[in-house]
Amino acid sequence: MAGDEAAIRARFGLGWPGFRLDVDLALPGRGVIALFGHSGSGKTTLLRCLAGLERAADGYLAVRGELWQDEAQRLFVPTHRRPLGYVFQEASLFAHLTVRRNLEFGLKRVPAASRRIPLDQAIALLGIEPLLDRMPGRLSGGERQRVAIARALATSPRLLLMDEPLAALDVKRKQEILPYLERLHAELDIPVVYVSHAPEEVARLADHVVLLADGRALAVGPIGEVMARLDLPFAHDEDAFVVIDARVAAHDEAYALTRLEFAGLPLWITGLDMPLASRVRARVLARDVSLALTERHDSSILNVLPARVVSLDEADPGRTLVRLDVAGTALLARITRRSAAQLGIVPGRDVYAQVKGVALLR
Ligand SMILES: Nc1ncnc2c1ncn2[C@@H]1O[C@H](COP(=O)(O)OP(=O)(O)OP(=O)(O)O)[C@@H](O)[C@H]1O
Repeated sequence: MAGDEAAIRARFGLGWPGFRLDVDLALPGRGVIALFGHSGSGKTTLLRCLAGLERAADGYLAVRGELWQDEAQRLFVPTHRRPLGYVFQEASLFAHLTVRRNLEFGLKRVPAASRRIPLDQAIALLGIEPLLDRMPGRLSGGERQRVAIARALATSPRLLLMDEPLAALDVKRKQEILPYLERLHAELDIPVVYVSHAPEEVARLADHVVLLADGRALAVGPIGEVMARLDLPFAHDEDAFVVIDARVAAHDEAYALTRLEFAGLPLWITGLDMPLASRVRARVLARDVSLALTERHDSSILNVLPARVVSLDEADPGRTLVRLDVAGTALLARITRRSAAQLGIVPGRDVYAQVKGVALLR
């Protein structure tokens, strides 16, 4: 991705006693990039470097062809001159201004010529029309956060930074706001760097993941890849899963099923009320995948996919975690160690993955 005008290049090294951030990242210039990692791993520090709120002595940052920092030539665009939106855990709205005035206030520093996202569009995207005349004190936490996101968007940022925007909300409010975030993703061409430590959120929203540990990027890559890496903690979670991006290929009305398709393969799921060709993201849990050596059709399992064993992890004495390649898409299977031995599961072996459950993420 180096040299790619459409990408984000970020290199920062800075720290204080007890912590050092040291990253050199090549990221896609579109979609949602999740910064994931334990508390104290450096997520907020990295976000602040991207925003120009921290200045790394040897830092470099180019966002889709625009240079925001290059210390080699002593270039550093200050935060207020960077076209970026920053959404925090708690929305900071002016309490004495209505929602509408808050939105207009946010626009003040943006010259009319650089407003690519009309205020009306931002309002519509976040569904906040009914709130425009309210005072912030009369909004729920989720509503406030939607206003804060609309305010950030209306400034037409070239980069949107979100620091755990849902962390302060309860589960119900989170569920309410996620569809709006998904809409941003589908309808706007702005890269979003999204800090989270909730795997479900990351799985729903992210296209790309940066896993941080002790200030370093332990893994960087497309979500489907990173979640399935056996050398990373995700795959070892009790609820480990992979995400599969697919499209709606057909509906079987008689049996109330929908056939999704990914990499030319079918994936049946409980009937969806979605038009053909819609893009969806599905989740398959490692524990819902079993393996067979032949393509059996004498079981109740609907989804049987040809797969190749890529690698195994036997850290757990009773169970084997198997990473599979299904026509270029990664899948995880968790089976007993005894089954793995009896079936002769070794890297390179062709098998059939029996998928017991597929859930829709978005
Ligand atoms: N300005 C600062 N001065 C000194 N130490 C700091 C400063 N900012 C952050 N730290 C420390 O640096 C480390 C990384 O902090 P950071 O906020 O980036 O982590 P994080 O991954 O965002 O954590 P969390 O998920 O808890 O928000 C932590 O140990 C934190 O206490």
